[in-house]
Amino acid sequence: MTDSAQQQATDLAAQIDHHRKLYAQGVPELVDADYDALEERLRELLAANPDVALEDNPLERPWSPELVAGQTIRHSRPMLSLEKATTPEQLEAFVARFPGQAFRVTPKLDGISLAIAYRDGAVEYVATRGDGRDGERVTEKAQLVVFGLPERLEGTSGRIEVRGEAVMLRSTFDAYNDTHPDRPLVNPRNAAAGTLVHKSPQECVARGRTLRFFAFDLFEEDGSAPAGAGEVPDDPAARLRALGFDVPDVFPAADADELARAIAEIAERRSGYDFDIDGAVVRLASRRAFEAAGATAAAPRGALAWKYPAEERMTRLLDVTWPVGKIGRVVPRAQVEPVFVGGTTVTYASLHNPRLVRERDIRVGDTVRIMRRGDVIPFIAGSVPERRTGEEREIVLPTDCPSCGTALVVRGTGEELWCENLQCPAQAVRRLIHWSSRHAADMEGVGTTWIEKLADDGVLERPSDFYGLTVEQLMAYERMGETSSAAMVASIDRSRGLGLRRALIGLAIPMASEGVAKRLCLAGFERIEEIMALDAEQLEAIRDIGPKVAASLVAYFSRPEVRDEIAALRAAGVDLDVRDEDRPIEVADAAETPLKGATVVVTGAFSDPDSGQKVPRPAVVRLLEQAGATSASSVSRSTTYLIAGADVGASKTDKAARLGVEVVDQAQAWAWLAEAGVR
Ligand SMILES: NC(=O)c1ccc[n+]([C@@H]2O[C@H](COP(=O)([O-])OP(=O)(O)OC[C@H]3O[C@@H](n4cnc5c(N)ncnc54)[C@H](O)[C@@H]3O)[C@@H](O)[C@H]2O)c1
Ligand SMILES: [Zn+2]
Repeated sequence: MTDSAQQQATDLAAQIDHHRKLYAQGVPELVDADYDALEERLRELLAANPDVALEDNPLERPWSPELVAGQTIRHSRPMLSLEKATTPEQLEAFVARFPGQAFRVTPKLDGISLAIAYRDGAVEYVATRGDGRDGERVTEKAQLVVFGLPERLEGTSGRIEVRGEAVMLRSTFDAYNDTHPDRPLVNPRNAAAGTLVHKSPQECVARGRTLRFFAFDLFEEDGSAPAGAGEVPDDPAARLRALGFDVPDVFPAADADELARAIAEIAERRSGYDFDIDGAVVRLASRRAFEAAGATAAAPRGALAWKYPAEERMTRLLDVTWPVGKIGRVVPRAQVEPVFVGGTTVTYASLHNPRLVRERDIRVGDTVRIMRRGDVIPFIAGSVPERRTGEEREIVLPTDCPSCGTALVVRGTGEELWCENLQCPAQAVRRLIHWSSRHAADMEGVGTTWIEKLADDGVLERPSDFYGLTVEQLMAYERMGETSSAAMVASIDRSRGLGLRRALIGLAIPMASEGVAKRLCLAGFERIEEIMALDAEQLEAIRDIGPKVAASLVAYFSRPEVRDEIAALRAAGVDLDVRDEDRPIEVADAAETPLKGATVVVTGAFSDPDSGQKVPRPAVVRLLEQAGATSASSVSRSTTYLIAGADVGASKTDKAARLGVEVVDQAQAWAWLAEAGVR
């Protein structure tokens, strides 16, 4: 035994206890990933040095993730931690312990663990996990601030205990921070813990600081199970749902392969959930097997928490630059010490807007919390002022555009900085690239580097310039042969037919999204000139166009250089008139079919039943809408049909089946469309 290994283990144990205490008090100094690394180091050290002994090993004793201040409740059975796994080997070792057993996998919600006990249908108590043996009784508080706790379990008798997690939804968290910029919540998990110990639950509710409960387990005792149901079902999800609880996704997995797939599926869904998850919980599917596996002092043996890459890490803010966006917004961009977060190494992150920089008091040199969720651009969520050395510098906002030198204008709730010079070089190139992009003119053969080069040479200044490019002109460039020049010109030529909706998108009008372009077309306007002639009041009369968007459209179209450009596009033969597929839909003419009044979700690949030609999904959606259906983007309880084309993943149809949504294949859908008379 080396002294240093013993010493290291003792030190690590002390650090773990220290950070557990801070975490329970709601003032963690580490992000979870860094804390987990401490536990992992201790675990490895002990494994590598069997002769090192800790009198009191924190990894082997239950602990309390939150403060217990009030009256306590002895849990009917312990509420424990979970063993963690981050490598495939650890997962395999777990599976190997249970040969022939099936598993089930659920997202691991990052909130506060709660036990709700009911007797004869009425709430007996709500308790936190506490140290696992005794939790704090928080019944009245929880009933106020936690939504999704049924007050009664109708038609039940005896004792029923439900276990689950109270989380702060991301949408709640974002809305709260938007309205309380002076004292933002650090992250949803911290906010959930803080809400449950807040001195005034009434004040929490009044301020929109509320939680949501998701149930993942239940125990029914004293003959409370429904008559004839026999023992408690292995998968409690259906029973919990029937009792009125929200339940997270559950994936059955018969073997190691299916387990890996379920874990990957949850990872895929992670950024789409309205709650934070930090892993997937794998447990034995059979309750009897789970009970038989027993537990250590700290965790059950029949379950495992697979940890996903952390979405939140700490790093250092090295510098802030102010690039100019395509529509002239000058945004703060953070350069940080490279850090592995959300599955990739991040060196640049968004700082959102000047107001957040000011309110969160973020400085260059600060230790900052960086977040990256799914494919969303990583952003700086806040700084850790406690770690300042005094060397930090304030972030200075630019007063002039870094590209063209024009004085910047402050606009909007984020106190955003805008360069309003449409000839601004930085914007011009981005505008040209945007005009050529898939959602706008869709000039497939024209690459970004060529646009930059041509803009650099002054050949391209505004979108209408594309249409004057000739093969000879392009061939004059090095590495540009006749074939590629001709292909480029042909692609530009084809893009002339883009039509009103895509043109509106291509112009990158401030505050006017793709949705605005669609709505203007649906409002019945035929030509871009008709839209240019509208005043703010007329624009606001259009469905879903608000005063800000209206004002921005009017300001944009009143600029002489914009009016010139529209005229130039017209002169170049570019189609700025509405296309058929963007016109308002005449539903009234459709014949009666099951599609009329239905809410549909369209998924998979479609092909025309007569010609066999591929039909793009938006075209299918449009036909369905013409037949009187409303389309939605994801399956929910309010969906009537999931219209499934070819190659539809099981996850989609499984979800539909779970929610009781009818799955309709494309043959049926085409038949209904024919019946409706829309094709
Ligand atoms: N930042 C810090 O300094 C710091 C310090 C200590 C602990 N922590 C964090 O606290 C967390 C809690 O640690 P722990 O080991 O006690 O708990 P754990 O991570 O092992 O999780 C156990 C909990 O998972 C919950 N859970 C969520 N979804 C579930 C599901 N679908 N099925 C079953 N259970 C589910 C349960 O409520 C249970 O209480 C860890 O993520 C750790 O990183 C952070
Ligand atoms: Zn500029």
